Amino acid sequence: MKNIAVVGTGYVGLVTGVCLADLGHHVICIDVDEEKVSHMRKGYSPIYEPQLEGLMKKNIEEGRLTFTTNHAWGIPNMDVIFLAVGTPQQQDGSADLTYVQRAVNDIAQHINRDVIVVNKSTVPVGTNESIQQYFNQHVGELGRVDVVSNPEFLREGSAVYDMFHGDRIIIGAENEGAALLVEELYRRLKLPVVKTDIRSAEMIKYASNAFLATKISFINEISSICEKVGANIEDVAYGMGKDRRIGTQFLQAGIGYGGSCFPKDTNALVQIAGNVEHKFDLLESVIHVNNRQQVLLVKKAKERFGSLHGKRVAMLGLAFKPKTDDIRESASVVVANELIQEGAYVTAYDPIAMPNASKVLNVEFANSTAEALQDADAALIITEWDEFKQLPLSTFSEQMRVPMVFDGRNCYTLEAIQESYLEYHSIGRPVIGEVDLHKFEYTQNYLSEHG
Ligand SMILES: NC(=O)C1=CN([C@@H]2O[C@H](COP(=O)(O)OP(=O)(O)OC[C@H]3O[C@@H](n4cnc5c(N)ncnc54)[C@H](O)[C@@H]3O)[C@@H](O)[C@H]2O)C=CC1
Ligand SMILES: O=C(O)[C@H]1O[C@H](OP(=O)(O)OP(=O)(O)OC[C@H]2O[C@@H](n3ccc(=O)[nH]c3=O)[C@H](O)[C@@H]2O)[C@H](O)[C@@H](O)[C@@H]1O
Repeated sequence: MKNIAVVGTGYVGLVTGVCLADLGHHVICIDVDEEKVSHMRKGYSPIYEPQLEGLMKKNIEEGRLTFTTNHAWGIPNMDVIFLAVGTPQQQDGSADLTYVQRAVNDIAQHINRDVIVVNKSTVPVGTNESIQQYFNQHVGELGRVDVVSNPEFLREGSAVYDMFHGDRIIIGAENEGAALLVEELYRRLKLPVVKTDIRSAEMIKYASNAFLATKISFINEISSICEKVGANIEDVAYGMGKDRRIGTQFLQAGIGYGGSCFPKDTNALVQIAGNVEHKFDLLESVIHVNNRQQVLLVKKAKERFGSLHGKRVAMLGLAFKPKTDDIRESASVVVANELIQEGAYVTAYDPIAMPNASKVLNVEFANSTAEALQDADAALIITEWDEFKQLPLSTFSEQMRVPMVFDGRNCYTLEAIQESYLEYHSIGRPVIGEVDLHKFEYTQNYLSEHG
């Protein structure tokens, strides 16, 4: 069993640290955020992630997992140091390596023996070689550092499951001994290991995310055509996915991909390609299609009502996908801002993402789905939470002024909708149950004139 430090305790760092501790290693998680660290020391997870807190508490109690803000305490005498800091997007789309550079500098200052530095952050091709050079120049006689690229493929919302049941572990290394040692760390997971050179490992990460994003934009394009030719995207995706060469996953048409990774990593790969004078036309289109898809519901609502000025709109779901409170690059942010610009009054509800959303969205927040729907002229479904999928459809017709639903996640079967009193617009499927808007306008005018 090894002594391991994890530098950067966000999604990836925390889940990696907890997983490695659970595999029996001794893990010190280091983060510069003092509040976060004091929270984690008590066994509380700073992120909403199924199973994570239980595993954290267990490994803290069993003495294999500790947290610190102090690199000088956490780095010396380690066998392996994992690097898992953020690589956000810069204005021009490229990856911002500021956090990586700072963390590498922090690590270099405290190394006192031979050590393997394993980078889990998603970084442009060539970055890990630069990190290796930095260590070679700055660590000196105190120890030899071998940098290994070990990109991460976990998904938010199922991060713990993915860590233990991933499809593969990618290990990119120049030094075969270092690659073997990293493989050994994960041995008890019994997952397939792909060993390669550092540059290929870095590229595998970007190419994987870009390919998944491409699948999503592709199916979203097909869904738009389905709407026009009268086909049903659910059946089309199912039929396509049955071909094992295509596969069923990531063919869920919807409001576009969001989150902290697909948007930034697709943009970064366009930049990486551009830097070697390759114009990545396909990926640029994927990004363009996704931007268009994120505003599709607002466009449909606007077309249906003529104008959204003064309309009360309920937004159901703010997280970029269910089972997370993360709203980074979520379609909800784009949708809310578009609605406000159109002059609509927006009330939003999300089972867990409202605290994060309230920091960036200037909308009203409701305490429940029913409260958000009250007297609404339209409901826009942004995230496919089970809570919305299991909602009796009568809730919409009972609470809303106009029972008009624009579902960006195809939460309901058309059969169920046919039995309801809703006008229902979804993605890549026919519109069901058109209501007479004049009737509702008349009632509203009558009520406002007669109290
Ligand atoms: N979020 C995800 O689901 C996945 C993220 N990735 C990649 O992993 C990397 C990390 O992503 P997240 O975990 O989402 O990042 P994050 O932004 O949630 O967390 C990064 C953490 O690093 C800490 N930090 C920054 N500089 C530090 C330093 N010098 N020393 C110690 N701590 C420091 C920050 O305080 C923060 O807590 C990124 O490159 C991302 O693209 C890869 C796969 C999945
Ligand atoms: O590099 C990363 O950070 C991670 O990015 C994604 O994980 P994540 O962003 O957590 O979530 P996904 O489940 O991939 O969903 C991303 C977005 O695509 C959307 N999506 C996904 C699948 C689908 O069929 N349709 C669709 O619209 C989701 O709603 C969500 O907005 C990848 O799936 C992970 O393998 C990767 O490690």
